[in-house]
Amino acid sequence: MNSTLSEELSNIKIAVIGGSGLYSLDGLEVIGEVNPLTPWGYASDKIVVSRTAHGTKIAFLARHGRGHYLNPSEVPARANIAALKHLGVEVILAFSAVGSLQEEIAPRDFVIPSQIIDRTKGIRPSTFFEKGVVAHAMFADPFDASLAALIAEVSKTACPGVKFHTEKTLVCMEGPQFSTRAESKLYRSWGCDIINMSVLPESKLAREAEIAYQMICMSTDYDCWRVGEEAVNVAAVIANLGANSANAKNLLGQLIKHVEIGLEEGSLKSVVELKGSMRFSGITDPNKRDADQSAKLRYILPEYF
Ligand SMILES: CSC[C@H]1O[C@H](OP(=O)(O)O)[C@H](O)[C@@H]1O
Ligand SMILES: Nc1ncnc2[nH]cnc12
Repeated sequence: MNSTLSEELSNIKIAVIGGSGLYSLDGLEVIGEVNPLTPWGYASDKIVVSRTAHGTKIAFLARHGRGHYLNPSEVPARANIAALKHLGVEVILAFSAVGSLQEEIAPRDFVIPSQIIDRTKGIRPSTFFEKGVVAHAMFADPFDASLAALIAEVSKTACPGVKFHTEKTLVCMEGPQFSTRAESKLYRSWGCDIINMSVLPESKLAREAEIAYQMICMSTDYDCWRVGEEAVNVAAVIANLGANSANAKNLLGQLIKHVEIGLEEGSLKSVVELKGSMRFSGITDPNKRDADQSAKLRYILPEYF
């Protein structure tokens, strides 16, 4: 890699994480690919760095790898978030295929969630802060409100044919098997609106790395709560992935330039407020911090370790 290229491949402020069906971004000038070895291993796949027509640099990462070879429990979320942070990323727009738990959210609708319920099983490493360096990040509002508002606004012109739902609750299950009908009904009784297997620990780790994170959910099915209806299966999901992925690319076509302007102007309030938040979340006495763990943390938060 020559020095010009490595400069090109750093200081990238905006990242897109693609989920099921969204394995690349089209129509952008690809500048290169990076695959850094982080203290938490390698990311799901090489990170593709591109430039939009407006000159904005974008990092793209396929959550399950290009070809979808990682199941949701196997996604190396710490390496993914660490690698993006190391590239300079301040904002992540994360896409996900979700099941709908509510009648009004139809397949191919888009949902901007504001809350999460955790039904993962504790088998996914979910923090950077362990083994001698303890911190407790705030997570009451797991997504970024400024990005959510911007996405809702931009969607009106970027995807006029797509119905967008906002302020919804996303339940994250372990998988990889889909839910039982009893579980699906339970989640509805809890007030959940959509379900996936991917938002955790990705969103928690982004928060710990001080990266503003918003998931954009794309409905593919009604899970299995509807009486007398066939339960969700991969074929039903795949049937809607193509249309959803095309709509996601249309949305990004306009969204990215607005995010860049927001970052430049400092007008994305919650994105600005996130910076510095981990400074006050650490609880371990600096004199008692484990040296090896501190060295790992320097990779993502060099200001504090
Ligand atoms: C292919 S159906 C289940 C699978 O799809 C979603 O993936 P992603 O969130 O990465 O789009 C869901 O979370 C499951 O991993
Ligand atoms: N019904 C469902 N449950 C969990 N994850 C999903 N992703 C897409 N549909 C899903």
